[in-house]
Amino acid sequence: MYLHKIIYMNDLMNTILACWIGFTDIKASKDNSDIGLGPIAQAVASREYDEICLISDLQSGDTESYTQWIKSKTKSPIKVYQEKLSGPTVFSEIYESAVRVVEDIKKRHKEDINLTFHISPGTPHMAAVWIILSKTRFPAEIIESSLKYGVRTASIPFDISADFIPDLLRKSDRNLERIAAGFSSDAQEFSDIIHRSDTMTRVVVKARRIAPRSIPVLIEGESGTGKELFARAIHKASPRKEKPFVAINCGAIPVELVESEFFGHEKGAFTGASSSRIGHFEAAHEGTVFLDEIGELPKDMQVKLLRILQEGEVKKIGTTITRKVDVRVIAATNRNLIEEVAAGSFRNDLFYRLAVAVIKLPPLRERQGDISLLIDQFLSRINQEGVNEPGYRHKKISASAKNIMLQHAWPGNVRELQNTLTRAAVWSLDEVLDDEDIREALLQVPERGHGVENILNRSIEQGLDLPQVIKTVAVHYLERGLSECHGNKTQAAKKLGLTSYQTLSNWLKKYGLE
Ligand SMILES: Nc1ncnc2c1ncn2[C@@H]1O[C@H](COP(=O)(O)OP(=O)(O)OP(=O)(O)O)[C@@H](O)[C@H]1O
Repeated sequence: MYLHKIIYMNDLMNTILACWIGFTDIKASKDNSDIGLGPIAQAVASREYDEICLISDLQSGDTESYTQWIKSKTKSPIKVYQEKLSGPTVFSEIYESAVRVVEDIKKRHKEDINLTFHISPGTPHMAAVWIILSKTRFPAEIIESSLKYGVRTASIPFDISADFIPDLLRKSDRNLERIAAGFSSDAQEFSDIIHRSDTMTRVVVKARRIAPRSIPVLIEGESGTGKELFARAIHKASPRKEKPFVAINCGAIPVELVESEFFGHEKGAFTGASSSRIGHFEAAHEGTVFLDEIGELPKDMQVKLLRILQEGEVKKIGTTITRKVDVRVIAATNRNLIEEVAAGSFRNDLFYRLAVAVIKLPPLRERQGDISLLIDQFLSRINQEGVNEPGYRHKKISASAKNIMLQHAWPGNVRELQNTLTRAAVWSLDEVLDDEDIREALLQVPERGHGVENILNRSIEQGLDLPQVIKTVAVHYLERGLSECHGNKTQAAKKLGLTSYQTLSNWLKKYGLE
């Protein structure tokens, strides 16, 4: 009963067709060629409308002659809207014109209308605007026409207002909340962190939120994902920003020196301690200590670190006096620290002290959209730095070279990307970095198969550069080791038969890979 009533009401409403006049329509009206009637005439010949509203950005002569011609194809009244667009693909103007026309139609018909938008005449931009309007402000039937299929209602199986707008609103609500709370994701301190992906935006917002609070932070992420960059940004966005930021790479300090580096020593405290010195924790008083590669910290040092975190005191080697220090600790690791805890190699209690706030940095291959932006920004930095060099040629990158970079897996993450671009820019003599430049910069060593096989068969008659040969092999396996272990240096060291993380680091440094 109710359904009947609705159908009845709809039948009473005027059905209005709105469309742009396109070039195919004009052409069809001028010569009766094989293009048929053109999309508009095709529609009005096969369906009845109470009014046909033609929008035209063509010359008024064309509009008038077309209007006369179409009148011969239909009995429906025709209303023409002559609109001025600076181009048929200018979305903003197309949108404004279309809205103006539809509002006028609604006003004239006192809202009692069924709207139909025809998307075949005009540019794809005009069609896109019709679709958006039909799914949002002005619900309408969308029709399309072609010589092959005739006039059809287009199926547009999504609902912008139901599917996307609530999401958009939620997003902007969150943005508002953030701004209100002073947590803007693009706050100045974080502006060095180049990103575009949603994943990274979320991480930046999170980091921004915990920055002002003096709680310990654990940053997890593969090598080169920006852990130190984040640690510095967090420090800069904290009330400690005027105080020191001291970065310590726990994996790079020889085990026997860790305690002295951390806490300092008195003169003569051990062999070689020719003068007294303060440790990093004291140097960072009221500031931040960044403990990189925390997973490499020897077990006995883990206990001592825990004590600092619990009691806020340090004791120099060779003295019994303790000193109060106020430091915020930001730790970083490229290992899965919780697994190390389970395996017993990292202290449970220290883990929970450090992991008060945990920031997980995704690897570059999981950051949709970031690689392209990083390439553009790093290239512009390279160009800015080169500007003062005599004879420097401003570098661009070709589309296909960029594509190679977009396809690469980047086991060394942002650092590897940055280094690759820098290498390519340094070696390329041309203005445009092409495929070859990028491939060469990516592949530092001969591919497996040729070079490495031949390396043992080279003639030494003319002389051989043995250090270079060794370097080639070393670089090849170091890169492979890191790549296969996703940047985890401890695992890579094991795979490559090197005794420790630190030994691997030394090799990487020696061969210019770090
Ligand atoms: N999102 C980013 N925007 C701009 N530069 C970045 C970004 N991420 C990393 N970098 C740059 O990449 C390099 C490596 O970053 P960083 O040292 O912070 O990584 P990491 O995760 O601490 O590496 P590792 O684990 O090897 O110590 C730095 O030069 C840093 O400035």
